Amino acid sequence: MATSDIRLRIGTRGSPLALWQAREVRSRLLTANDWPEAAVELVVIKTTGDMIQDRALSQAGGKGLFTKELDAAMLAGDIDLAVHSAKDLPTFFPEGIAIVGYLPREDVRDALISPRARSLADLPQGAVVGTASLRRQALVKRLRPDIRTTLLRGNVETRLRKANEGEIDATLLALAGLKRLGLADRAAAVLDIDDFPPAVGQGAIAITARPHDEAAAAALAGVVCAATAVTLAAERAFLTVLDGSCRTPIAGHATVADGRVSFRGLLLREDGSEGYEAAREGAEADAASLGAEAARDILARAPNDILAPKDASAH
Ligand SMILES: NCc1[nH]cc(CCC(=O)O)c1CC(=O)O
Repeated sequence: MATSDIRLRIGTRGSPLALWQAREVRSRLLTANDWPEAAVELVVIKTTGDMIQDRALSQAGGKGLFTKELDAAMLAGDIDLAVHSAKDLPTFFPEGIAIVGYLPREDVRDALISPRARSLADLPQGAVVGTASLRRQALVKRLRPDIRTTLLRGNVETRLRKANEGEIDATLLALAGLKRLGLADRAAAVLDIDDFPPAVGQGAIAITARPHDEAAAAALAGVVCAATAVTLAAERAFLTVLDGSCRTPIAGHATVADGRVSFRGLLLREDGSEGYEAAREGAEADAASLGAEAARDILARAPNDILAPKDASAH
């Protein structure tokens, strides 16, 4: 088909999970608009976050490590949409780029991956859990102060492999990513949301576009999920108000039912020794203010050095 038949170009990272997500958006766009295969094209773009493998991204400095290059391609007009894990998105975007919607959310819970334990409680005394997530590190230590954590990076497949090679006793991964990759059977256990609340945005796929791109908005009308947008409005407002450094463990989760939104957020110390929690419930239309209020409630109680750890390198 001639290139003039392409109606939308979707930018994506090249990891298997990112590609799955972008293909999912593409396939839903084709179905919703009754378009032929050639109408939507994927454009794979390498991001800074994909190239840093030797340290935690929280130490690599700067936000938007997974989005900067996709944003640049969009501003240059090389792509019309970009597909992201909502969890990896920064709180603010550059002028000219906006989140225009989300796919219906997948399971938000974390999964335990371990060749030798059926639950966190089951891990041997002093076990080593590999993770690159400060939230997972703090939550694990809150439940099991004897456990040691070590940095584990790489894409989902790499982390599964390392967990099963026995270098570490366990790791934690989002069940959503495992399900999308057809690997949900690798979960030794699915962790309870009350003990182990998810990251803001976990399980949600976000679509960004140029905010005034009418063609993109019209094409997405039959694809995006309003309920997911409500939950993300609460969760992202919570994160924005807390304005933690990227070295602050934060969990936040909203649900909607019958026009009401319930939100619960948690700020932790890195070693899990302290946690500050707030919950709010209200009308869907107030989702963002509920999340923001929960954050202000926590800020009023939490010591300052939790949000700006003393040992955090400046960036
Ligand atoms: N930071 C990497 C990342 N970003 C989104 C997911 C999983 C999929 C999702 O939450 O939608 C993952 C992997 C993981 O945390 O296990």
